[in-house]
Amino acid sequence: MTIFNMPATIPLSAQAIASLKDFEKIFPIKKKIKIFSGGIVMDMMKFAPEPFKIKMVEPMGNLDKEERKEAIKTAGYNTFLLKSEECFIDLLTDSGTNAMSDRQWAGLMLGDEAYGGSRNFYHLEETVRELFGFQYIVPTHQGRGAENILSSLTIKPGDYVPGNMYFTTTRFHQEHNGATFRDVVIDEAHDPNAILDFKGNVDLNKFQALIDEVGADRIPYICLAVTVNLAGGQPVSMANIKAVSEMAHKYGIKVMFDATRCVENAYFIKIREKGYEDKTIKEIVHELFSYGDGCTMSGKKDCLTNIGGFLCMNDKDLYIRATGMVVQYEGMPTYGGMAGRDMEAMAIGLKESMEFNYISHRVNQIRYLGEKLDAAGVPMVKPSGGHAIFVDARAFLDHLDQKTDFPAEALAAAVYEFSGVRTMERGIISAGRDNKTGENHVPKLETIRLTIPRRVYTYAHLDYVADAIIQLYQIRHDISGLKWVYEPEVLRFFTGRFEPKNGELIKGF
Ligand SMILES: Cc1ncc(COP(=O)(O)O)c(C=O)c1O
Ligand SMILES: N[C@@H](Cc1ccc(O)cc1)C(=O)O
Repeated sequence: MTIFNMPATIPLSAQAIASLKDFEKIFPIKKKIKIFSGGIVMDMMKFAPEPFKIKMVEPMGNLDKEERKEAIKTAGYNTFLLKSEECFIDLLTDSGTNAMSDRQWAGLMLGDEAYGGSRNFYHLEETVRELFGFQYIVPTHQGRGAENILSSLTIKPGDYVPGNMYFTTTRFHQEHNGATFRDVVIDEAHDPNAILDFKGNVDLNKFQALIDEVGADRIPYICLAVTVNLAGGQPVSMANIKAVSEMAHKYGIKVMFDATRCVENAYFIKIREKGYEDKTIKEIVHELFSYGDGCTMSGKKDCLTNIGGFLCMNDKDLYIRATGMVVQYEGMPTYGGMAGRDMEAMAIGLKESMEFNYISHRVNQIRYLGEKLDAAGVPMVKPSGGHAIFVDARAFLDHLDQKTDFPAEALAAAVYEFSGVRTMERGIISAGRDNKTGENHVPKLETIRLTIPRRVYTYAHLDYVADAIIQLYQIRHDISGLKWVYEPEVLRFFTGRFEPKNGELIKGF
């Protein structure tokens, strides 16, 4: 199908075609695209505009260069410790940073703040049952509240929990309860340059090898993340989910999803996996979860809210034990740390997230930024994922050593100092230390994450971000490595402090 006047030699990705087809179904506008030879390919492609209008605005920080230098120094060169008002464009995370819709804000007014039996809980429960298909839902204050309950109730010391790459808080709770995490993601997930449609897939041989090595009775569940955050927001295919489920269930191992970005995963299945092109996002999400036994959910991402989470399961006994724990750590089983109004906003947000226009625009914003950076030669994890662009800090700062200079931590600080854009380190500092040997984990991926909040920034903001990174790339060898000033014992990336090894973070800036 010809979407608009464009020579056949310019390849359009499946994502671009899906988003444009959908847009043109509604608005039959054919845009004539100018082709510049040797220009940036990205500029020749059309992206569907934002499927929302802006009703309320929030000013952004606008510190000058000297103020930014002072701010990042005060923050110990850790972008987590900057004040929000010190940031121009804040791409630290897509967690809790979503813009809610007018429907969600209206929903807040329907908050039933009863201590027990809030009607908003029943609305949320009904919504999650309808969309995810799980029988029981336990609300929590955010995702790690659900991880805490699941890990405490199912893990015995000496157990193993396989997963398609680690996530910081998830692994923390597994280890805290005595388990060893085992990475069973395909090897390509650790290679920034391996281009695969489903780079978050589980390697079934690795999963089988773990079962053979330790025995199925020491594996309470496999944690299956959809999408895989630290691999770059990479999706898992439905075929792989099905195969994992069959293997796990054959051995009596439960499949517990990390459902945090399941809608983004469903979008990739729709546009990349044969047989799913005509299914709705809702149908795909439902099918995906039908292969599992439950999930943990950080509601601060795909639920389009600012706080909240939940734990789901089909096993009644596990549910009863989870309600026993939720009252100890979160609150009554009908609010679990969330206000009634937040549960209402979450139920509405979850339904909105299933709309193709929304999710298509969301994921295409990531692609837009990725293609701009890629066209300028900035090294990054490819293909671009569902929530963020991960710049390959090891290749960007090839004069720095991963183990002694912390290139990703340094690059995140430098991007801020240079442009006011806040990003996040995702490398050796995030990976932490082995909880038994005390040695540093040394991840293959040493990246900074440019995480795009949902419905918050426009394409013009992303242009600024791309220009900033591209210009910084020209002077990359002026960026100094960092050294520790304070290293916290657990989850050290959140509050650790550093200083530049050469005195100045960006020489002469
Ligand atoms: C994949 C994934 N799992 C779990 C969590 C934990 O969720 P929360 O931040 O809501 O505690 C997060 C974010 O922190 C995440 O990205
Ligand atoms: N889950 C959120 C918040 C978070 C960030 C870093 C972490 O390691 C843990 C949690 C995110 O991925 O952005």
